[in-house]
Amino acid sequence: MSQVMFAEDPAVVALKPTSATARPAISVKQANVIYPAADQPVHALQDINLTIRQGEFVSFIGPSGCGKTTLLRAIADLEPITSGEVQVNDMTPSEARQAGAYGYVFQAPVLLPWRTVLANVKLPLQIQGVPPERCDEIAREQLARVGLKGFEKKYPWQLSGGMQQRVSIARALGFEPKILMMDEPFGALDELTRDNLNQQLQQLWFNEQRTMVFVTHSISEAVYLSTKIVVMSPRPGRIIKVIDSPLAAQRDLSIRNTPAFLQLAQTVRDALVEGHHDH
Ligand SMILES: Nc1ncnc2c1ncn2[C@@H]1O[C@H](COP(=O)(O)OP(=O)(O)OP(=O)(O)O)[C@@H](O)[C@H]1O
Repeated sequence: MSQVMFAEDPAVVALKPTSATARPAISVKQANVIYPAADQPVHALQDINLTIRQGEFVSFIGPSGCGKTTLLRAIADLEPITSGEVQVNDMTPSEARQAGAYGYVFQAPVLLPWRTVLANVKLPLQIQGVPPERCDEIAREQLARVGLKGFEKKYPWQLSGGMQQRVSIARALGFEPKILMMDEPFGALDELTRDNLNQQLQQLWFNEQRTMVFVTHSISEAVYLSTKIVVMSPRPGRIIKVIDSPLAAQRDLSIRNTPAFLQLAQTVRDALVEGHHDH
């Protein structure tokens, strides 16, 4: 684990002291995932050891096919691990899922086109048997939280891609999950929309300090959002480096022009290159 220090840079302010000492939310020990296949099994994850503390914003970054989604899915009980151990709030992933620990945002918004925005956000609450009036109230609150007040009666296809992804974030937040898992949620969006959503997500995290686990291909996005960056190697996915960010917890997009940001981005880039060479 490495910590990059940038003395006398205004972008660098100590993170809240809780972040280094908080309880582990997620602990992965010696985890392997091997997908069975007719010809040759695919070794997707190899000997993954990782601790994510409560309130951290952690990004997984690595080349395509290195197992980022597999690791996210293994933590969220969407993929069984072949060996090793995953614990979430001292529970198995399955117990944690049943306890409503996770919200999950997929690469594509996966909204039902025949349901309004409000009805889409309400759906998982309805499935869980939350009383109708409460479903309505929660869904409206969550839409307001992602800046979509006034769009409740629209249908997904009447919204832009960025707005649809905000709806899926609102839906994931409905149960107030302790951990928000996001699999490259902004990958398909244009750069300015992505910037805008990154800024909103950063504010959401700063205001609530919820544990976030985020998958991305973008160095800039990872550095802007994260308190911890996990750099992965090409397949079989291993962790090359875990980098604790020295950047201030509250960030504006302008931080991307600071020496501290650029230096951290370079550290991530170097680790990615190292992962390729090791291969
Ligand atoms: N269900 C599956 N069966 C067999 N192989 C799979 C399965 N799911 C993923 N894989 C393989 O496991 C490896 C890791 O996939 P994964 O989707 O986790 O990578 P990733 O880093 O998220 O990729 P990307 O950045 O392209 O989304 C890839 O080689 C992929 O082809």
